[in-house]
Amino acid sequence: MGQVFEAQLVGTDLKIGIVVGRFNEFLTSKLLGGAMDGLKRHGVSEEDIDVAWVPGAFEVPFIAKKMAETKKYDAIIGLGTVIRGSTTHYDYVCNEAAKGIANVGLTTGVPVMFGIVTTETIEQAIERSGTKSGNKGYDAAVSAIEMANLNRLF
Ligand SMILES: Nc1c(NC[C@H](O)[C@H](O)[C@H](O)CO)[nH]c(=O)[nH]c1=O
Ligand SMILES: CC(=O)[C@@H](O)COP(=O)(O)O
Repeated sequence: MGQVFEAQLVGTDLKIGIVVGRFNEFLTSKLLGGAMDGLKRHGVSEEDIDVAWVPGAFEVPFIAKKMAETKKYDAIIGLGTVIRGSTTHYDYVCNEAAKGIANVGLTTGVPVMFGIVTTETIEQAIERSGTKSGNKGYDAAVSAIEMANLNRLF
């Protein structure tokens, strides 16, 4: 077997950017709280975490790209909550957020986490924002630390 690349979940010398959508703020603020908790519990200093609020999930990739281009961040976390309504709007917002976030990571070389909760119902969103199904912001924070450290190995 050749080399095995695996990163530690240690965030002591990492600088992290977070982009969070204000749409459904009562839930995205919980995702942000979960992300901050996940970063700090793994050693990231509060002063090494920058947060940018954008109108909604659709705008997350735009500011994530701006942040990535500064080359100041080891990883970026995109947070948002998209809940299906009665029109096709949901699909456009989700698709662009997912595609955009993936694209920012691939084009800038800075890992960008997909911490966007996409649900059919408000109950499903609440469950993933710090209640019975955990907190997707926390999960994205742990993934950001892993990817930031893994990225340094290449
Ligand atoms: N419906 C949701 C949106 N919609 C707003 C868009 O994200 C965007 O801000 C607007 O279309 C202006 O470009 N955003 C969410 O984050 N969650 C939603 O459920
Ligand atoms: C996900 C959304 O964009 C949603 O809030 C919009 O709802 P609707 O499709 O009822 O306009």
